[in-house]
Order: sequence, then structure tokens, then C-alpha cells
Amino acid sequence: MSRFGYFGPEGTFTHQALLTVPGADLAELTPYATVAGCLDGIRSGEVDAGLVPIENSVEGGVSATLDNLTYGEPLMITREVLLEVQFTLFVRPGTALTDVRRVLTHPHAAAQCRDWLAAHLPQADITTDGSTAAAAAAVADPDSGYDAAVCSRIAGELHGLEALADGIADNTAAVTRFILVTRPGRVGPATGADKTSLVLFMRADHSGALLELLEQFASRGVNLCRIESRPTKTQLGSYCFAIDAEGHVDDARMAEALMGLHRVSARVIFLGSFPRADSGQPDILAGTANADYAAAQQWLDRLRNPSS
Ligand SMILES: O=C(O)C(=O)Cc1ccccc1
Repeated sequence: MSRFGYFGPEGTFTHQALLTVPGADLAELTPYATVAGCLDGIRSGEVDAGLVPIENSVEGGVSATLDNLTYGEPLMITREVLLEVQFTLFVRPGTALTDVRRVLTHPHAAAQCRDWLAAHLPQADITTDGSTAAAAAAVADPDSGYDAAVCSRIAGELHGLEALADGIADNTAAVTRFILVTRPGRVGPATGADKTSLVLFMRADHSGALLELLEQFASRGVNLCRIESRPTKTQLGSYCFAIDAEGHVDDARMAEALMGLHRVSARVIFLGSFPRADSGQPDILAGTANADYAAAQQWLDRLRNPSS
């Protein structure tokens, strides 16, 4: 039986996303109170894989996840999961909206409900900590000092809370992307609709340095689906680039781009190639298919050795 960890406790959006992963229903599920705890649980072998949030269509990247994958001991992404998140304001039964003074939730939930909270609870103090489900658990305890939680319906109901307002996100179409992470190992097979995640460090800061990295993808017809700069934590103004590119390390154009990046970067962190959750097929430009690279290699081999 597999052992899956997740950013918990029970009832988080991450937990709900994990339940959509094939095999999760038969696996032993272990909640971790923090993203770092979950990733360390994978590293130590406490669990075989773990699901953590990585980005949201409204709020952007989850720095705790990105930075841990970049600066922590190596891990590999094997799958991504998309979940449309809906937020509800939950209180202890009997609490009215006018009684709500202190709200607790996850930072991304607070950010996604910022306008609603400002309009409907202008007097309330919003605290962000832990997860949305941990916030619901805290609110269920009358001694916690919190009157309301912004969380999922599942989390609120799990803790016997009462919903005061549903669908309170400022953008109701928000989607969160989660990643399933394992210890590094053999990359899964290419499916034809894959993504490769990388973190790139520039060799030196000079004009065109970022262009030099991006050119490695562009010249091989590799489309990017995400690029995010994160501080390298060495000095102000120094950044690395977290990139998701369309394709698999077994695709010739991706392999060539990776070799190019290896030549021109200070460091390339390969975080894995995995199937795209949206199954989006890449647009393969003329001359960049596996067969085109194989034909070019054969041609070169014959130039070098006509009898080959
Ligand atoms: O706190 C949770 O429930 C999580 O899983 C993290 C999160 C928070 C807000 C939106 C999506 C994921």
C-alpha cells in the first residue's frame, strides 16, 4: 500500500485535491501541518509521495513550496492536480456576522477573499496562519479567540461550524495547482501532453542573461507555461527562475534545450517531467519533432563518417 502525505489537516483543499489522485483511496494518508513538514516526510521516507499546493490562478506561486524544492534536498514532481477552490465563511453556531471580530485562514484564502472581507467585515482582524482546515478546527474551539474561518464547506462541516456566507472569493473561477512529489528516481514515460519543471540560476548578471536562458527553449520550439522569479537569498536583486515548459525530458527538443541550459547556466535544477493535468497538447513546430532531431543526428553522423 502506498503512503501519501499532504498539506493538512483533514479537510484542506490539498486533501480534497489528493482524493482525486488515482490510488489515493487505497493509500494510507498522512496530514502534515506545513508544506515543509510534508516535503521532509517524503525525504525521510515517512511517506512515499506527498501533495502540496504550488500556485493559484489569482494569487500566484506558493513560495513555501517553490523555495523548499529549490533549496531543500532534491525531490521530484510526478503529477499535477488542478482544483477549483470555493471559499465559505464559517462560524460557531449562533454567531452573527456582526459578532465576527477575528477571522483565521490560510494566506492564499485571505488574499482571494480580500475584497469580500473588506466589504462585509471591515471591522474584523484577519489572521493568516496554517491551513484553511486548521482555521476551521481553531474556530470550533470557543477559547481560540477566533470567531470565523474562511475555508471549504467540507472543513467547516467537519468541525460542526455554521456557514454564514458561501462563494466569498473575489474571483469565483480561481484554480489552484497542486503537485505530487516523490524522492528523485526514474522519470515516468512521456505521454505527449507533459510538462517539465525547472529552476534556473544565471551564471552572471549581464544584459541579455535571461534572454540567453529563454533562447534555449525558443530555438528548440519549447513553449513555456510558467516563469516566476524568486530571490536567490544571497543579496538583494539576485534571482533564480522557476520555469514550467511544455514537453518531457524524453522529447528530443526538451533534451536539447536542457543540454543548452546546462551549458549556459550556473545551475539547472530538474524538478521532473509529468503529465499535464489539462492534457493540453503541445504545438510542435516544424523541424522540432523527435523524428526531425533523429534525422539531423543521422545526417551529422554521416558527415563525420560517410560509411556509417
Ligand atoms: O489551506 C488549505 O486548505 C490548502 O490546501 C492551501 C490552499 C489555500 C487556499 C487555496 C488553495 C489551497
